[in-house]
Amino acid sequence: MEHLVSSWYNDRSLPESYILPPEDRPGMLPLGKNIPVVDLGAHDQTDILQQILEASQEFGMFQVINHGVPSNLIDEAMGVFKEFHALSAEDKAIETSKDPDKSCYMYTSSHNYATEKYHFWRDGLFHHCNPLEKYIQFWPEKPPKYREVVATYTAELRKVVFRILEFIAQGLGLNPDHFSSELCENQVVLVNHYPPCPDPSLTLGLCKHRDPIVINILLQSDVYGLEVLKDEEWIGVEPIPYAFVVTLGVLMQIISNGKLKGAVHRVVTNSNLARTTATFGLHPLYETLIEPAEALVDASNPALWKVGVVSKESEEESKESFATTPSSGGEEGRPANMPLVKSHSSDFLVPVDISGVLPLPSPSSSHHYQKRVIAVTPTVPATLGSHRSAHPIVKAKALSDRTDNPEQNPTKNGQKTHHTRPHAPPEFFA
Ligand SMILES: O=C(O)CCC(=O)C(=O)O
Ligand SMILES: [Fe+2]
Repeated sequence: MEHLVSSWYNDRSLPESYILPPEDRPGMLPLGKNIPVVDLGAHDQTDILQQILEASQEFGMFQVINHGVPSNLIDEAMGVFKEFHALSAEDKAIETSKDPDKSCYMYTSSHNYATEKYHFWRDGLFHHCNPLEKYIQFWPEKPPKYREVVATYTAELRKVVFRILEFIAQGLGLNPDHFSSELCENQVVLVNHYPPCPDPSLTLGLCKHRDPIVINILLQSDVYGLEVLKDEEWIGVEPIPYAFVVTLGVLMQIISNGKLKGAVHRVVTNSNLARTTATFGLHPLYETLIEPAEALVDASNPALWKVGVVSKESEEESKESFATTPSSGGEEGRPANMPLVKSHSSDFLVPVDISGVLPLPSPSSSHHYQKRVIAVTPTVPATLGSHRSAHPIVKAKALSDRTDNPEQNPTKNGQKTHHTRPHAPPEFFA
């Protein structure tokens, strides 16, 4: 594990490696702007649905209040998250190295600490949570209540997030249980910790990015830090006690065929307060192929993208390949800064234009947030947003071995699952 910020930041000026180029530093924000707050306890369900839909279209992000998660449970969860990050570096290392398959681990800045050009002012504790019986044995046992509290907390969050997903599905005109599928079965907790920072004007806690998942439920502490980009302007997300921030990820943008937005966001640091936050993120099982929902595609609304999601193995590999790509070169036609994403069982390389879809690369350093999506092929020119594009060459696996066999592709509630593209050309892969 690299050196966690929390183990050395005290009494030091900001190291050079954390100082961002002027254009990437946080600047002044417009006053008086905020993101929508949806009252999930309100009577009028149609109104709730409408508010969620509008916020998802405009911001890709909103806060929810009266969501039903008891406030004492939220306090307890935040308590154990903070206690964990207050442990010694040795204890943190021991508590996060119980699973040889690394379903629980810690890192600092991004996954590419060793090779990124700039670092970010955050430590992260990551672990899987679904199915609980499989993963809880690898969670930290310090603080002693961590497992019990986080198991209860994530069970409650699951109810909230699937309720929100039902609203979203209905709002899109899909079956209410559209997301109660392998699209959201991979469920992970990421506990971020941003220690007080010697100079918040020069660095960031997290770079500008979109989450590489379907949806994220964030518990932010009472310390300000999160900002979302709307119409080329950063808007601060004010902490509201016991509220959750719901962030739509890039995969929701794709599933909704561009109707909803994956929020572009970043985290700023604070000079005298530490900030601890926890995300509960939902994304597809490994190797699930996802694409715009069938019901949202027709002659006048063609599918905007085809997408593959990496396997666990290639996720591991991609950490390295992202790290080495800028200097290694090698593949023809690949610009020096083009990230390379590898798939473990592939025979050929396909360059794909993912502009408009993938989580944004960090302005100057890692491609950490791209690690789960290996291939996105716009079928019509991408229309979403003006941001830096990345053009990975994807070592791809042909889909020719996929079939429509119902045993291989079980249906759920009579619905087709999302991982079959039997007739897809080889560029569309997982
Ligand atoms: O800590 C926060 O406020 C946001 C964290 C975040 O964006 C992430 O973990 O992807
Ligand atoms: Fe994020």
